Amino acid sequence: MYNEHQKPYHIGFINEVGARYAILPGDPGRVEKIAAHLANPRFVAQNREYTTWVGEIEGKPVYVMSTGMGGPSAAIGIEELHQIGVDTVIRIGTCGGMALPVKGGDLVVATGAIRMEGTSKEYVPVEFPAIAHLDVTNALVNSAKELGHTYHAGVVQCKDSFYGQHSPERMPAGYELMSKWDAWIKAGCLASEMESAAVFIVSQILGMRAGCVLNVLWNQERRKQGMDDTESQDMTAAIQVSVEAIRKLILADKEN
Ligand SMILES: O=P(O)(O)O[C@H]1O[C@H](CO)[C@@H](O)[C@H]1O
Ligand SMILES: O=c1cc[nH]c(=O)[nH]1
Repeated sequence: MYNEHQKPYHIGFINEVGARYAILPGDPGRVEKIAAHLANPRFVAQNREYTTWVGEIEGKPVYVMSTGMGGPSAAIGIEELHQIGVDTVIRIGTCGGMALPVKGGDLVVATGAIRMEGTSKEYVPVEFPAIAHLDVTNALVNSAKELGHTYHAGVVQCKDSFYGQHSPERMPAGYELMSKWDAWIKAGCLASEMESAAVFIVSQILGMRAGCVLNVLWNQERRKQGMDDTESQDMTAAIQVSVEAIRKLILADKEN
């Protein structure tokens, strides 16, 4: 779908620079800050929750575009990036720790996502797993290691209700939210957020490569158990890892 200027209806820009790569924060307020880590950063477009800047890594254009909160707007963003020729994306966001070793200020590289949200189910039945692309995941993990950041790689939980995660006892459906939450923890789920399942599934179906790195804000399970809980809203480590991962992918793509 296109707007009256023949640009993708929601993201509102065409790929004048021919970029293949995009870094995708949820929050529009983080876009310019991330773009500042690229060479020659410049504003591209702003429409609804989609704020876009572009810059260069290793001389190749890379978009930084916000996707808003939740699967629906993330899926639309991925679809329209695909329409304009982007084929590799990294979601960079925040999450709440679930596994006890996952502390505020650590990074989580999501290798897969529990599809407890609605958007991805409108693409493919829930038995199909939401998995990050291996090359992107390897680039993220290697970048986190090289940069010396504490990281955990594994499965995250994706849901539609932030307050269903934090106040499930308040919800008439809380009995189901709480028993599933316990199951995810027993199965080793690392953290909870809201977009990676849609990002992975839509990318998979469109033949794109997607990965995800998250800054852990806090861990409600540590609090429940009376353990200390460090809180951190500092995105610097996640930004560095996402930029370095794109650099590695660009260099590997040049070779192939
Ligand atoms: O920091 P972002 O990328 O928005 O990610 C997380 O934060 C929001 C909730 O506060 C949800 O979008 C969740 O996925
Ligand atoms: O606890 C959290 C933190 C960030 N995002 C979420 O969805 N949950």
